[in-house]
Amino acid sequence: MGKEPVKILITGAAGQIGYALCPQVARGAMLGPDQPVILHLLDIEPAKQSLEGVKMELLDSAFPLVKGVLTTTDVEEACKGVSVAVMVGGFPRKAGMERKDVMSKNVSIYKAQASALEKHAAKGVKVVVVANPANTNALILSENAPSIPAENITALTRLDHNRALGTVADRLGVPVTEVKNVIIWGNHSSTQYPDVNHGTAGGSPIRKAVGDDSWLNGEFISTVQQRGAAIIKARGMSSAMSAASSACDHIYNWVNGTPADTWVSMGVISDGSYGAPKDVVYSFPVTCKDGQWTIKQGLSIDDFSAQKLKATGEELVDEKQLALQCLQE
Ligand SMILES: NC(=O)C1=CN([C@@H]2O[C@H](COP(=O)(O)OP(=O)(O)OC[C@H]3O[C@@H](n4cnc5c(N)ncnc54)[C@H](O)[C@@H]3O)[C@@H](O)[C@H]2O)C=CC1
Ligand SMILES: O=C([O-])CC(=O)C(=O)O
Repeated sequence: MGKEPVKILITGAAGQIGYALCPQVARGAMLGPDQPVILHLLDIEPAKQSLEGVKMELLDSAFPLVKGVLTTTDVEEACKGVSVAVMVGGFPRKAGMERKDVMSKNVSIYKAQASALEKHAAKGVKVVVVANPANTNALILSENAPSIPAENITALTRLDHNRALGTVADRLGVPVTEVKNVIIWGNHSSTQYPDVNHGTAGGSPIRKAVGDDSWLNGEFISTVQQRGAAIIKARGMSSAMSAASSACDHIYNWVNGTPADTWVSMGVISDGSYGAPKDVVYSFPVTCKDGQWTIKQGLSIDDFSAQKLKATGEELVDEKQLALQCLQE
């Protein structure tokens, strides 16, 4: 007998990322090629017509895995029975804006949507927040949905992880599948630390394969940190295709596990591992098994890395304060 369909919430579904994400989810990239899905697509009133257009296209694509499409502007209806929630809804950063500039607009949305999720989602719902500031939105969502375990509310840093893999593969001229175990530490922002010290390319340490520490400690890091801004500059819009694809990777590995000897990066509630501040959503290397993530422990951290881990942690603590202030105003 076939599997029961799983309900997936996509907020901001009429936006750029939503438009790129729907067909990927519908093709099985998020939950696997044999898992039927029912899509719950939420957007706001001004985007209603566009959301209907997305639904029409989903129907017209005749995706075999899609067993239903609900479109709504009612957050309570959207959250009913969902086992996966991909929170993309919000306002994107425009050219010249830092993530902090979008904070006040977006954190209040996450506070408001938390209670709907808590009330109506399926038990064990897995949540990934994509909308910026992703880590802090996830934290605010978690703090306002206390009955959802904090472990179930995560932020997307897989895009940064994939960017790091892609940048190393491009530099070496090898397929991206040859590169693994990079790490994104901290915030999905320009303070994030893309770390190659434990990664391999074609089975050799990345540092040895690349043979250029000054590139790895300089241009490589800033390229990954600034990639979002570079894409906004090039496209005039944020990185919709790669964000959608990475959101699928994030949920796929969380649900189906990570391959042997491989970790991925996820923004998760911090327990203070590696000296990160506690009680912020911080990106760590994680392995996943049986639908649970675990922070990879025991990796050595040199002084250069320790400073970077600290700086991005401090930014998250500041963002948390700022978010709480915004919510009080
Ligand atoms: N974590 C990551 O790796 C990345 C995050 N982003 C962020 O993702 C978010 C979405 O980006 P785009 O799709 O390019 O933006 P977009 O503006 O094209 O789409 C956002 C959608 O959210 C909707 N929306 C606004 N308020 C809402 C609410 N209260 N409930 C439901 N929907 C709501 C808007 O109507 C719009 O359709 C932005 O915050 C962007 O900065 C973008 C790229 C990567
Ligand atoms: O930079 C932005 O605002 C969009 C984003 O999060 C990314 O592409 O990483």
